[in-house]
Amino acid sequence: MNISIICVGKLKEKYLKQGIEEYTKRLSAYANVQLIEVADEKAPENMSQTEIQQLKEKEGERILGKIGQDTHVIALAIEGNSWTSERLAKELDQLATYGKSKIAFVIGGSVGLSDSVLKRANAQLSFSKMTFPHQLMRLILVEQVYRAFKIMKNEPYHK
Ligand SMILES: C[S@@+](CC[C@H](N)C(=O)[O-])C[C@H]1O[C@@H](n2cnc3c(N)ncnc32)[C@H](O)[C@@H]1O
Repeated sequence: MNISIICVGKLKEKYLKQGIEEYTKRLSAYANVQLIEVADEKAPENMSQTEIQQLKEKEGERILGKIGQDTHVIALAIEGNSWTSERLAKELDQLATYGKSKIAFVIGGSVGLSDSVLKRANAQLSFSKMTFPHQLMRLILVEQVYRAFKIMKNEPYHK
C-alpha cells in the first residue's frame, strides 16, 4: 500500500520531526509512506472571510496537484466523521482488499482545507471537535496509521 500524507507548509519543530520520523520508520514494515509538503500562503491576522477562502483555494490547488485520479483521499477535518482506531484499520484493510493501493491523507494549513479539496475527498475524518495545530496533526496521524496496521495484522501494541 502506498500512503501519502499531504500537508501544508514546512515542518519546523524538531520534536515533531523526530516523532514523525520514528513512526514513518515503523510504518515502513507495512506500507510505503511519503510525506508531501506543499507551500503555504502567509496568513496575516484580521483576514476577511473572502481572503481566507482565497488563501484556502490557493493552498487547495497545490494539494489537488499532488493527488492522482486513482487515489483514495481521506481529508482530515474537524467537522468530519469520527472513527475509532479499529474503524481506520478496517477502512485501510478494505481498501487493500478492493485493490485500492494509493491512499492520501490530507491535512490543511492554519486556516483549514478548501471546499474543492473536501469535495475531492472520499472521506472526511475528524480526530475530535478540538482544533489541533496542523503540524502536530501530522504526528497524531502517523501514530494512528501505525496503530491501524498493528490492529489489522493482529500484532501487539499499546492498549
Ligand atoms: C489548525 S487546523 C485548521 C483550523 C481551521 N479553523 C479549520 O476549521 O479547519 C489545520 C488542519 O489540521 C487538521 N485538524 C486539526 N484539528 C483536527 C481534528 N480535530 N480532526 C481532524 N483534523 C484536524 C485539519 O486538516 C485542519 O485543516
